[in-house]
Amino acid sequence: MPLLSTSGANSALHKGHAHWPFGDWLEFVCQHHLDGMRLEILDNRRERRSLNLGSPADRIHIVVEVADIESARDAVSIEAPGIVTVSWGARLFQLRDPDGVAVTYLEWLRPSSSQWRHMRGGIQSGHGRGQYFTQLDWARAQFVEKLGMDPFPGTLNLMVEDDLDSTSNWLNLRGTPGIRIENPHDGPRDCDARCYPVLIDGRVSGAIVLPEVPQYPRLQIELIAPARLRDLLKKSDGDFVDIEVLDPSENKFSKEERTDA
Ligand SMILES: Cc1cc2nc3c(=O)[nH]c(=O)nc-3n(C[C@H](O)[C@H](O)[C@H](O)COP(=O)(O)O)c2cc1C
Ligand SMILES: Nc1ccn([C@@H]2O[C@H](COP(=O)(O)OP(=O)(O)O)[C@@H](O)[C@H]2O)c(=O)n1
Repeated sequence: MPLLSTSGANSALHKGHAHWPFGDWLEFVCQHHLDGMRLEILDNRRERRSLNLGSPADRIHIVVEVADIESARDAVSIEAPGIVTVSWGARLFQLRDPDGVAVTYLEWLRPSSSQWRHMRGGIQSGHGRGQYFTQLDWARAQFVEKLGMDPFPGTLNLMVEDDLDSTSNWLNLRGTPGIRIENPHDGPRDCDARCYPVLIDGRVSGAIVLPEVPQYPRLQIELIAPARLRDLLKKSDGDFVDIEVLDPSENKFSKEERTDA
């Protein structure tokens, strides 16, 4: 039974569609239940730096993130190679689907309890759109209500591409639900956002805001805070900022610190 079928419906625990960037639909049917499975289809043309995927999958490579790599391998219905541990914090095995496209099953290694919380990124200027979106009534009201923060207009943009731990911690975190900021409009360019409370440079409370924009730069992090971070941290483009991700319950904007008072 082929792992991925692009035609015919099989009875399966899991069935879904991914929009294949070439106009038709890829139907994937999973013969097994993988709790925590997420299917990410990377298009190398969109990567900031092309990934060296080897041939023939030099354009599309399917990565399936799973919660338990052993059970994923046991459940795969075609011959699968052994599991390897890679230096950037994951265990994986790779095979090729019937069309020859590389498919990687990957389980992120849960680093020690606190290590996954830390990441650092380099400050970059953006297009000046953060000011507009952070000041929209619906966004601001939810920042105040759900984060206890009335943010300074705008977002401080960071890129976490310079160290592997930060990159993998961010890619892990951004897949989690976070605190939702819901856009009441549903136009073609309207989207929601997810927030993650953080401590910035060990001393400033703020939050990561992740707009659910298609093709959003995978390694970009946007920070909001009650004050202008560039002044508070005395930092500018190219400087690095350390981030510690907090549990939502640890959100530092407790009643007495709320910035909307
Ligand atoms: C709270 C918030 C809501 C956003 N909502 C949308 C949206 O509905 N549609 C959209 O295209 N981009 C949205 N964005 C993303 C912005 O368009 C932009 O990609 C991002 O903030 C980076 O802008 P910058 O480069 O100017 O910093 C939102 C951003 C924030 C912070
Ligand atoms: N809490 C914040 C929010 C924005 N900013 C900065 O304020 C300016 C306006 O934010 P913006 O999101 O519109 O700008 P860009 O991130 O697009 O450059 C930028 O220089 C941000 O880096 C800040 O220093 N601290």
